[in-house]
Amino acid sequence: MYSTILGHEFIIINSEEVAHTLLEQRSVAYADKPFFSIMKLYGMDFNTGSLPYGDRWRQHRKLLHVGLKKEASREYQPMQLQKVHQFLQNLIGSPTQLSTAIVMAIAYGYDVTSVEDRFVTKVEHLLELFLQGVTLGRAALLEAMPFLQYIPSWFPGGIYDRLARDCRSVAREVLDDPVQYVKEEMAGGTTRQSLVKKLLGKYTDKDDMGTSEYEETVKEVGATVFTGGTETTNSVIQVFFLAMVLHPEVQIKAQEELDKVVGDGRLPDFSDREKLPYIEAVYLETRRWRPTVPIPHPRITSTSDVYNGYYIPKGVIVLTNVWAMSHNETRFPDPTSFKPEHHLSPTGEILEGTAPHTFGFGLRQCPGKHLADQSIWIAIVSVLATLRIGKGKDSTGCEINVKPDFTSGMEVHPKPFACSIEPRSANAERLIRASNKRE
Ligand code: HEM
Repeated sequence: MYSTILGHEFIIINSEEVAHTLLEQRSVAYADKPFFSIMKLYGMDFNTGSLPYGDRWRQHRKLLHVGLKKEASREYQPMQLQKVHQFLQNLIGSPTQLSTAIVMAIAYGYDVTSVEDRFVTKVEHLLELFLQGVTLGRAALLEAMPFLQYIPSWFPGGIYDRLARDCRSVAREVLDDPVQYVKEEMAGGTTRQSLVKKLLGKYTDKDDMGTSEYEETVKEVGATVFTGGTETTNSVIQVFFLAMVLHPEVQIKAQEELDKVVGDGRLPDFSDREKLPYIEAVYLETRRWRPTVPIPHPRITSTSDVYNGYYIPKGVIVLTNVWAMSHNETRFPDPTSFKPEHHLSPTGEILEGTAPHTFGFGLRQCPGKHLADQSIWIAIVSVLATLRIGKGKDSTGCEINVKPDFTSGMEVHPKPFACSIEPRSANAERLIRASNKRE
């Protein structure tokens, strides 16, 4: 689909076939990102996802690959299992964010122990300032009138200056502080393994760059993992809870599969994955039903191209409509319904090729996909094994019906909904508590 909005040319890719041809087979021409000066102004241009295609982006991806490639991600499985067990324990008490705990452990070897954590609250503050200052309207205005950024804070309209200055200073702390923590731990000889430790230590590619440039890149990569890997994963887990409230029959079927395969003497782990096709289908359907990033960050063509007789000029903005692909009626009949059967053969095996493209395409596709896949799967299977998720109740004891509702924007979350979470059985509760004592 082609369109022009406010003088910019856009193409929107709604089909997987077109996305494969353009974004994967002709990947280099479609790997660039449009430059938004507001990102730099707010100090948020450190994020890999916003970098233009070029050397700096390549360096980021190379460093991310060290910690996030498939084999490296497998090494995190014991830690992910441990964090999920802590998460289960907390769900019986009060929920904390599993995804934050996992990415902080991976990026910095750091244990998040409370919702008041100093690094986590700093990132929350950064995102708050950024969202406060950067609306779509302001971004467009600034692209059209770049001089606005130079209006001082005391002058009417100088809000850009004030908010941007605060945001830049918090972004600096988000980049520096956790890396400083790793350095201090390394100096004390007590640090645990982490991506930043690996990169600051014996990783040899640092010889390609000057020391301070290299160290700045490591900081950017660490902060990208921290900021890019939490809300996305967290949102998918929230979608799973919502689907379980709405579909008790799916929950029962998944728990029957677990009882048959794993039994009630232990908690499931990664070695069970192959033997649990129905739960795999629940996981795939959770990602398909409500994609967390329905339209990823735009790309921009770096050369002109021709597709099926259509001319695509250089400099066109390219949007990938993952939502449309996940809701393609031919592939997924009745696409708005949550049905694990979308991914299963009539005899209950996982169908090839039904995994939704929620991690994007081509050179800019998500480097955290293996990690996220593991985090979400182990969270889903562990919750199903131990907890019963149901409708919440009001003060008179009546069940509260849930009408699914979602936030809008780049990353989509379910809006808060009432639900009840309780241990499936006394035995399940005992297993959760025992796992936490062991670990
Ligand atoms: C369910 C979880 C996640 C989802 C749905 C998700 C989705 C995406 C999507 C759609 C993109 C853009 C792809 C494109 O343009 O084609 C992306 C990029 C990215 N993701 Fe993820 N992501 C998730 C988790 C993570 C995690 C855990 C990390 C890091 C540990 C991560 C790091 C990144 C980075 C660095 C990029 C930018 C890549 C680039 O521009 O080269 N993501 N992600």
